[in-house]
Amino acid sequence: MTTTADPEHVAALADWDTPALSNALDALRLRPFNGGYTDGSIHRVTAGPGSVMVGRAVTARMVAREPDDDAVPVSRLHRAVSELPGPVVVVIEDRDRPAGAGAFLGEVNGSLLAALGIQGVITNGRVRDADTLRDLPFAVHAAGLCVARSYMRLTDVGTPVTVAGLRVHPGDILHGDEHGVLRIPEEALPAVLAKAELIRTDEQNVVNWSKSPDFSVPELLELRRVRH
Ligand SMILES: O=C([O-])CC(=O)C(=O)O
Ligand SMILES: [Mg+2]
Repeated sequence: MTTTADPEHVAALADWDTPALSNALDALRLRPFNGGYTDGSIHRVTAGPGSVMVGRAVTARMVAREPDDDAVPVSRLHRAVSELPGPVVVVIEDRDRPAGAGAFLGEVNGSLLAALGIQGVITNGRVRDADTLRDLPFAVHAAGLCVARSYMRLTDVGTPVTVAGLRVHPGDILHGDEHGVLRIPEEALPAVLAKAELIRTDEQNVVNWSKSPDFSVPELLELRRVRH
């Protein structure tokens, strides 16, 4: 697990939304434009206390659809969370196809993870006990809600996982908001913060011009490409 980024730079990501940071990563050419973020198959179910979630990934995999004796104790997840310094986002890959037969996250597991101080849970599976989750102090991104626990158990903790098209390794920096979840490559910090600032200035110049008396259609049509 590489964790070279300065914790203050990681914390500063919370000042930005995911589209701004995605634009900044594109501008830095640190990843392909079409990867490194969750696809539309999951959404933010509860926001937690802030509008933005930032933390390093603790990963686990689960199944629920059929019974088997492949469970690992949930204490392994709790240990991994408690051993990672700084804010943590728990990422749970539901390996069932289709996923979502049973929930890992509900009132009980959520309360225990809240006690460990996590910032969020991301899963391609489903969650339950919605009323309680809304009151917990972390964000939840999931495919939606479900009724049952089914045969739910964790099968691995600490492996690379894929959730909603996003590949996540333990320790990866994750940033999420109402748009989805974005992985911030370690080497993007602190440059991504400065780049986001520059892009915001450029974008605001265009937006302000569009609303100003200086705006003109001929000038707009002259622009070969709106830079943003
Ligand atoms: O039964 C489970 O493990 C999931 C759940 O509803 C809870 O954590 O409360
Ligand atoms: Mg429950």
